[in-house]
Amino acid sequence: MIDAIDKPAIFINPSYAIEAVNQPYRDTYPVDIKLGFSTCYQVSHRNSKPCDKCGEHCPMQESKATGRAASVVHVHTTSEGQSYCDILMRPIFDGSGELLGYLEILDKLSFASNQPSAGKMVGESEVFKAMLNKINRAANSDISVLLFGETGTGKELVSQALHSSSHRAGKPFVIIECTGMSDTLLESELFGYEKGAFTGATTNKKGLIETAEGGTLFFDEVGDIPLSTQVKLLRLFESQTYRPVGSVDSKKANFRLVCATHKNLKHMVETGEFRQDLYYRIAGFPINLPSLRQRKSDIALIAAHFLAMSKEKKRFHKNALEKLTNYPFPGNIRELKNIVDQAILLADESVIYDTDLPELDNISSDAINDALSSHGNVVTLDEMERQYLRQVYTSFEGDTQQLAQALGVSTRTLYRKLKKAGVGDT
Ligand SMILES: Nc1ncnc2c1ncn2[C@@H]1O[C@H](COP(=O)(O)OP(=O)(O)OP(=O)(O)O)[C@@H](O)[C@H]1O
Repeated sequence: MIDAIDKPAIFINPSYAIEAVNQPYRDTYPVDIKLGFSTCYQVSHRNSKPCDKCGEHCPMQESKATGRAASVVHVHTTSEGQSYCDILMRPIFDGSGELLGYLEILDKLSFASNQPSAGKMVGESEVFKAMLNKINRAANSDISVLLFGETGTGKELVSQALHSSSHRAGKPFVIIECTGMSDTLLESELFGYEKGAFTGATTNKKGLIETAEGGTLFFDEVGDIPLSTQVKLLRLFESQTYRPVGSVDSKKANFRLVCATHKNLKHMVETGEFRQDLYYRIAGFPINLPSLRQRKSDIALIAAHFLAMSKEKKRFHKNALEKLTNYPFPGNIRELKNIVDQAILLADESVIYDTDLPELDNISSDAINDALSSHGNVVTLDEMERQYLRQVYTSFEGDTQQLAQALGVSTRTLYRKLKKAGVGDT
């Protein structure tokens, strides 16, 4: 039966010994597997002890305790080197309810790595691994996914991972940047138009929906879509049909929907800025992307990743990594990349010291300087307050009592302001 599974799979007894194995599993690990003797942890981890005895979570132990299936993301030593694997462990019982053993099925997560790797999502923290598990689950289905997280947390990278590990991988991946999209632009870009539909429509033009046929449509910054446009999108997502501008015939759409936002969409639903029906349509499977503050233990690894991707062969001194780890990174991974790129240029030697890092504390001045330097581009006070609150909320790590004290307002006033600005969990 195990040969009928096309992913790497084994059947293990409650003492971890492998009793059955399929060919994809044998191909994944360059180890001679002796049935009844070799254990899962020897083969996948090259360990002499089970994972739970080596500080890792063991899905078999969890399954044993709950009597139900369990899944976890581990790093395995495969024939292609270290690789993230999503493990599904399922207890198998005989007809009388006696436990026979466990079926273990693996998904190799080739879009992620625990080492510097070009084009991959890098990380090793527990929150990162939990996110990988969610991405893998969503990738295996056609459910609409909503990625939410602060700016620069990797939403676009995750959307690509969802596409490349789905059954639609061979088809197009099309990005729609929603910021600044007007009603008419959206219609013609998305739905396409027929010759003569409006002045300037001299030929038929294919829309992005048709371009994405069979693949994935990624709506970036979906929270920026105006209300008037939201109803048109709802119609498209509900019926999977649309009409090119100027055409009388409907066309059938075939795409997987992935949306991303850095805004608090639930809060926008409450304030009437985002349609509730559209929210539930796009948020079939929400995935939260943790900020760098929530995965501080990944900062050194990701910094090393960006260093490795540069041509310069430099390395960070401990004091530079310490400084980076203590910085709140309002711009998250994108900001870390900028800082590493600057530090490479600023460092005179092959070692990058804390003094080689660009100014890190001055995080609120950029927006103010932008506003002051250009009369034509003055930022509203509400917007400035929103940006400022976001930054100080970050640097106070969400401690609202201390923040209220520092700002000279009551905690109630602070909560009201945070809620209005859509900052934090308020
Ligand atoms: N886990 C990761 N490992 C390595 N690089 C990453 C990781 N996540 C994101 N990046 C890099 O960080 C940068 C920002 O990522 P991305 O554009 O996907 O973020 P985003 O959340 O879509 O940003 P925004 O909200 O501003 O659109 C990119 O250069 C991306 O390659």
